[in-house]
Amino acid sequence: MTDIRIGQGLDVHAFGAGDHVMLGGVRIPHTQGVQAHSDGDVVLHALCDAMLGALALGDIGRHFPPSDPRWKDADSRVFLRHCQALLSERGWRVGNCDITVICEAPKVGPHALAMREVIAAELGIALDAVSIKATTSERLGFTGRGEGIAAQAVCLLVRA
Ligand SMILES: Nc1ccn([C@@H]2O[C@H](COP(=O)(O)O)[C@@H](O)[C@H]2O)c(=O)n1
Ligand SMILES: C[C@@]1(CO)OP(=O)(O)OP(=O)(O)OC[C@H]1O
Repeated sequence: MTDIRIGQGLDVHAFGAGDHVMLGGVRIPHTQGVQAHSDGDVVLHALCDAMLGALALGDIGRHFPPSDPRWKDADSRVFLRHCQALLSERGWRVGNCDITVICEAPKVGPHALAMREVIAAELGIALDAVSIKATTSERLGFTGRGEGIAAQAVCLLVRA
């Protein structure tokens, strides 16, 4: 029996009107918001896709169609809880995850611990099993021009 699985996820949202962004379940004040059907939390969306991908369960849009009004302005922790339940039902849990946020602003570093705490609590895993990192793209590309924000996630699943 396979004892580990790996998954990766990527999410992007354009900036739009607003005064904050949600990242890792944490509200971060910013000069803009993001354009999204849900709360547009790229960290949690990328993590959900990594968890789903590890078990070949499709992607977040398959489980939560953007056409479904139930997910309008939804708290993305709902999506994470659903993915966690799918893993758990199948006898898996997240061993660790590593997430990188890509944007020029806002600064993620000051909020990284709070984000790790939210994710660790939601997944029922240790704080040191959740990594949040950030980088600019050195003013290159859509993130560099401040047009949007992206996140990449990798997770390892282990038997529960
Ligand atoms: N949105 C961001 C981007 C970066 N950081 C932190 O700054 C460091 C330097 O970023 P570079 O892109 O210039 O390498 C990076 O390692 C992060 O610690 C951040 O907090 N938020
Ligand atoms: C999260 C969902 C929910 O309807 O919509 P968005 O908030 O727009 O986010 P996206 O990353 O495009 O993922 C698709 C959808 O599952």
